[in-house]
Amino acid sequence: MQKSNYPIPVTILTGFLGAGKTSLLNQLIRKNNDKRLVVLENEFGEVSIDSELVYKGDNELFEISSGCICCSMNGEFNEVLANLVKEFPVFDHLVVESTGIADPSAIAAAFIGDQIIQAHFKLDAVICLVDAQNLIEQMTEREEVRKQMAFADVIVINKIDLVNEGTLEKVETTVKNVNPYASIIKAKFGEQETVDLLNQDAYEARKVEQGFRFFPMNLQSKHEEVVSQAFVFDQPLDLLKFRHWLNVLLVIQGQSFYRVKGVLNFAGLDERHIVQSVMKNATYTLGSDWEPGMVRTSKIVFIGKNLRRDLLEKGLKNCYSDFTFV
Ligand SMILES: Nc1nc2c(ncn2[C@@H]2O[C@H](COP(=O)(O)OP(=O)(O)OP(=O)(O)O)[C@@H](O)[C@H]2O)c(=O)[nH]1
Repeated sequence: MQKSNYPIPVTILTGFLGAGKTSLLNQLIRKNNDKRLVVLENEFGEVSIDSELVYKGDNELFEISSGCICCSMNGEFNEVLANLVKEFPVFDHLVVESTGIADPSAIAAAFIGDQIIQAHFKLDAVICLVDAQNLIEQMTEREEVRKQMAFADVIVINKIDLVNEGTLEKVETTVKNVNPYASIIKAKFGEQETVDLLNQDAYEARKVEQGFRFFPMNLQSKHEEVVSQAFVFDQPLDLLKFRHWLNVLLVIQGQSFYRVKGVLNFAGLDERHIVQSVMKNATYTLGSDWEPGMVRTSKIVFIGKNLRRDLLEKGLKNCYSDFTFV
């Protein structure tokens, strides 16, 4: 029997209520009619209507209609994924449309943390839709709007037909302040021609490494709550000390860290190491070799809530390979 090419890429669509997720999904389904897509719909509320609004094409449409994925993550979502692979042995891409108030990191974590799931699925990107007309107001009222943006790899500013240029600029600046590392795209009814949204490879070591070439030096965003703290340094890190430090940090304060991404130089190792975390799980992959004679500069960014720069800096310094307590 024919089988899917594992791991199947997964796109998580997030964004506050009414931002345009279903509209974007319809566009994705239309544009990718050569692909066998499976769409997992997740709804908030008793009555399920979203699946009726989605244009189905020839694709398979599933729905998790009882409540919110991130509120029922204790194994159920993993079961749904396992059943999916059993029932639909052949498909090319999985799109998970999450409820407007879901925490996307909880959904992403299912694809990062579980080895069996990872054998079948690989996260391609988290795409966050924002409503150009209502974003600024929604951000002041709803904490999850900021978190959804902070966690995303791609942020689609939707409903650009409803705002003037000045407002659009303000929205773009706001989005960049919350997440300077995401690609930003503008759309109308989810429609845009700029990028292939289902082919982002945002979690691939190679892509993370490329993104870090344009890394701003020691950046810290000045947002009251959601902050990104970036560090650039040339001192090699001790692999064991760093892994231990990050693990402890994520276990104790995992809720505050939305995302960690880094390209690191570990003492005595010739390859770049790519570290990424989603919630409490950190993964390490090998990047390209350091070029001979080149200064090996490590770059790492922490995105999260109320992150203390001084403590992160101290923690990192304690992981330098030549560090000794005095
Ligand atoms: N003017 C305008 N309206 C839009 C645009 N995108 C979506 N809409 C409308 O906004 C409403 C919400 O769009 P949806 O695509 O259902 O948004 P959603 O994020 O799936 O909404 P929820 O399921 O409530 O979370 C619908 O009436 C859409 O027709 C846009 O770019 N411009």
